[in-house]
Amino acid sequence: MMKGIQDYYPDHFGQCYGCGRLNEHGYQLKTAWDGEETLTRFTPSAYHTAIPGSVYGGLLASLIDCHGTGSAALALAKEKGIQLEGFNAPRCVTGSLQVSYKKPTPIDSTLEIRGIIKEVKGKKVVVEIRLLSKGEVCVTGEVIAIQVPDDFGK
Ligand SMILES: CCCCCCCCCCCC(=O)SCCNC(=O)CCNC(=O)[C@H](O)C(C)(C)COP(=O)(O)OP(=O)(O)OC[C@H]1O[C@@H](n2cnc3c(N)ncnc32)[C@H](O)[C@@H]1OP(=O)(O)O
Repeated sequence: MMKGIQDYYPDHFGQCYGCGRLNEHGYQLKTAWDGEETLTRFTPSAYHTAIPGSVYGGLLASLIDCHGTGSAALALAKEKGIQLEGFNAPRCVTGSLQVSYKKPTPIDSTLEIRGIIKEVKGKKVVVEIRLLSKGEVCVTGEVIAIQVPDDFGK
């Protein structure tokens, strides 16, 4: 599996249901750069169904949520020139999450969640997100992520 920004969060940040590397019941998302965009992949299971053949919208929102905060952390690391090693990643939480469902999301394919960094201003990062299934954009969204201090959540 590819390495993501989440692999550089310390243990107390590793329990997140969406992206915590230490949460055995969670999605364990990995968010990484793919050129100028950020990318996360997720393969839904049959039990993630909403309407037959389509992925449950709440799951899709949470994928956008965690991909957004991961993307924001990557953007802050880049902006500050931080070389990722050990557990030194900047960490962000969700301030706001906006989701727009454009068409039903086919469940029988690996999903791609792609982020574009729209703004970095101090500790605030705005990320525009597209979620694709079978190469088609099914959901779009925007996450405003806010950097938190290293001891946040301890
Ligand atoms: C170990 C832990 C687990 C962490 C788990 C691992 C990480 C993955 C996270 C996964 C995603 C989640 O589910 S996170 C969980 C859901 N989210 C939360 O519980 C967050 C709860 N909210 C908070 O703790 C706080 O409100 C913060 C940290 C978001 C912001 O507080 P703050 O740091 O005092 O922010 P503040 O200085 O006032 O504002 C800085 C800039 O951000 C903007 N801003 C502030 N809040 C918001 C907001 N809600 N929506 C839009 N924008 C906002 C302000 O306008 C300002 O912009 P400007 O004037 O400079 O332009």
